[in-house]
Amino acid sequence: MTSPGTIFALATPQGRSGVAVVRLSGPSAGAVLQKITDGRLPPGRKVVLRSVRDPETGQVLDSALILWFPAPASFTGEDVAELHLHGGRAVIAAVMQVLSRQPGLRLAEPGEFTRRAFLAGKMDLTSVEGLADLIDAETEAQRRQALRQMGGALSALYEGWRARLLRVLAHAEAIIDFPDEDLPEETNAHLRAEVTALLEEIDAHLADSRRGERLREGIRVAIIGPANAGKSSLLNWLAGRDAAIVSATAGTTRDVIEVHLDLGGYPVLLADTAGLRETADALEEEGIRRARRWAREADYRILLLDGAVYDERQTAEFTSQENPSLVVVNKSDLMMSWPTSATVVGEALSVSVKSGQGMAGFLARLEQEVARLAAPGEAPALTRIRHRMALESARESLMRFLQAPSPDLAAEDLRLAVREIGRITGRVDVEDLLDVIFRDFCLGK
Ligand SMILES: Nc1nc2c(ncn2[C@@H]2O[C@H](COP(=O)(O)OP(=O)(O)OP(=O)(O)O)[C@@H](O)[C@H]2O)c(=O)[nH]1
Ligand SMILES: [K+]
Ligand SMILES: [Mg+2]
Repeated sequence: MTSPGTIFALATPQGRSGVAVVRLSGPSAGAVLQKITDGRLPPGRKVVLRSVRDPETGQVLDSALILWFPAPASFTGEDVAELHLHGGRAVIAAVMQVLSRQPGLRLAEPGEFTRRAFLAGKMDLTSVEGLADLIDAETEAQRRQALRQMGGALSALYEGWRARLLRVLAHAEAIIDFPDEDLPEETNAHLRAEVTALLEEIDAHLADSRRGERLREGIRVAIIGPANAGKSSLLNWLAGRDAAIVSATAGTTRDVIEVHLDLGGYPVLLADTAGLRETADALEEEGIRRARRWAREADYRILLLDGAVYDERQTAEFTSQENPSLVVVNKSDLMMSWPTSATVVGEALSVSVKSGQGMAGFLARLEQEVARLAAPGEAPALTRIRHRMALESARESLMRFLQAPSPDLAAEDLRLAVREIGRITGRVDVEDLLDVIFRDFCLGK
């Protein structure tokens, strides 16, 4: 829960910068703005230059650009003021000091401005989540997906489904309320057809192989393979830095080493893992267990084999056990000839991390695969587990509706489905969700 009142926060990062923006929102924003400037309220939505003062001493703290957004046409729907200050630490500190001394004014909690925008009906929950994702976006594809969601693409989809269900519900209730009216039999069939069509759409949306979630969270790519194949060397090459220790000793890597990459605009979480081999060393064994667990949950597995000690039987074993997405044979610089054996999965690539041979082709292939796993389709993608869970539960209610033994129970199942979908956009009681959703927001947003 958040309390009312007027809040303020630094909207730009802490520390030195060219410009720093301090934002105020709430009923006292105008009065405080007047008090710390020259007593006049600036015209709405026009930039003005003013001295910002300490009202107690009259001392000028900075010369700032001021923006005044009278309610309700503001981000939060409340009176909002923005001070664009010079971004020096002392300037920011002095202005924040003065603001914190103003009665009725308090520092905003993380996400509180956006929370107020939501409560004022300026944004629905999926747009709020899109905004959070946009601020967190680190790659092109993430930025595009977030902007689309913030703009209401998901909201429109879910609200559309909810509106259709509400119409079905109204008909279903009419059947209960007027049982003697002899409503045409086709009404019932029509309702069932509409629900069946909706179920198909929901299923298609759910069956997107976690595309949107992957794009938000990063596509998980594991490098697995026998000891000394060059897995750590490959990770370092992709990361462009020495993130993992490389050595000629087999069994060097024990822990899973994760690095974040931007591959062709897509976010990737790449993991280097312990070499898979029989070992008597308990620590190494634990490392191998972790490697297998990480790889099992990964979206994509690169099986890296050692071309210097290439062995058909071992290769066949690895490919059948580790379920690789791509087989790469490393150290082509040491290989007499490219193994033509059928045990190498048809599309295996031959590379040398050391000499660079084949690496450009490998990178292009990896970028292609990552894009295939997360590229947005025509329809807006489901981006959060929260949406998935609500839709799955709505889906169950709709399946029950189709089987319902009485009109009363059928209507109740529809009501449940409407409610679950309403929770995604925040149309119905979501008080319990808000703290979780706004928890990860930055301060000042
Ligand atoms: N000749 C040659 N040597 C390579 C190549 N790639 C890696 N190496 C060498 O192979 C050895 C093992 O490399 P690592 O990257 O540590 O191999 P790893 O698979 O991570 O090894 P573990 O963590 O012990 O399983 C090192 O001496 C590397 O310099 C390559 O393409 N050609
Ligand atoms: K090694
Ligand atoms: Mg290693």
